[in-house]
Amino acid sequence: MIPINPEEVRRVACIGAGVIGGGWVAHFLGRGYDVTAWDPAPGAEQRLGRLVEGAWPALRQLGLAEGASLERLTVAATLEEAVADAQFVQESAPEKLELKRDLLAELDAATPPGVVIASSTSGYPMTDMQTEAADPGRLVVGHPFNPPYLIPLVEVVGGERTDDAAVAWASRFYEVAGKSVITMKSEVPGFIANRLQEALWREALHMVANGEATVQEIDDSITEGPGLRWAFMGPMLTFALAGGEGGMAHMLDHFGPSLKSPWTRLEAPELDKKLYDAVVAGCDEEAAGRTIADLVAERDQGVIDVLRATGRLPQQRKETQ
Ligand SMILES: NC(=O)C1=CN([C@@H]2O[C@H](COP(=O)(O)OP(=O)(O)OC[C@H]3O[C@@H](n4cnc5c(N)ncnc54)[C@H](O)[C@@H]3O)[C@@H](O)[C@H]2O)C=CC1
Ligand SMILES: C[N+](C)(C)CC(=O)CC(=O)[O-]
Repeated sequence: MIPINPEEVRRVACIGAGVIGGGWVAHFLGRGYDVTAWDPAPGAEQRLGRLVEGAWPALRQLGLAEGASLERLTVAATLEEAVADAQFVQESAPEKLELKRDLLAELDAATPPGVVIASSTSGYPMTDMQTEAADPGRLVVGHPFNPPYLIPLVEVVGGERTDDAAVAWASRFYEVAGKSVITMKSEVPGFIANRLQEALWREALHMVANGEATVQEIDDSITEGPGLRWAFMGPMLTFALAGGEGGMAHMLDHFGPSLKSPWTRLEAPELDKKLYDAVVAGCDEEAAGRTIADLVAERDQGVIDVLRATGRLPQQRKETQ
């Protein structure tokens, strides 16, 4: 039995406070929640402080919820303390299956009964992660996109032993917390968006490995090309327009046969040292002296501009409802 309605949640625990956990902390603070974070790494509290303060100007532009404040963040000394009063738990620890299994079991043991616990995993099925927990029914995947305080999407899915009620509760909670939710019916490998991104990324790495394109060319090909369309119209509808007045049916009749070759030749590239070094060096070259903090600020402003231009800032959504 889940002890609280999604609309009534005030206190959230974020476990693991790196890139994604810290981003979740910023998001929940911006939406006016009390947040307790825990991360075992030395210096994690200072790093989290820098991340959240860095995100705050972007959150201001999005529009802070009433009462939202950095003061609502508490950093706990232990995992048990972090979740003791939690009404929802978001786990964002490193992507290692054994670690997730043990951590989710620990969280399950320490969190008040029935409270839903979500994992940010970017690919493990919950069925594989919930094996050690005494109450696996409350464990769900809530897969965010970086940074969680700006990119609306969360993919929600349960495992074989997750209660349907927990999946429905988590989906509703994320919506109340300002996210855009896709609730998946089954444990699709890679979820939906990452499966698509992985296909693109696999081809990008092939092209770098084969010397067919530079890192800069790959990025420009998306930001100057299809990426402009994808911010507001997905790959299905944009390709329907490729069929002119005949729409998707004509597109498939026209281009389907010629796509058979690219669809069937794709295999994973070998991520060897040469490719690793080429990708890292290519990113450094493309950054052209901009630090990670510069790039984060540039990305955040870019996402806000796109959300504003497409009428998807929270205050714009309210005005059109
Ligand atoms: N980086 C990304 O773009 C995305 C990552 N994710 C997922 O989010 C999760 C976290 O990834 P990142 O934030 O990128 O990693 P990260 O390495 O930036 O952060 C992980 C944090 O977990 C902490 N940690 C280590 N052991 C822990 C434990 N036993 N319990 C709690 N915390 C522990 C580390 O000290 C670190 O601060 C992963 O499951 C990843 O797949 C999901 C979407 C996007
Ligand atoms: C790189 N990644 C697979 C961890 C990315 C994600 O999971 C989602 C995102 O932010 O693109």
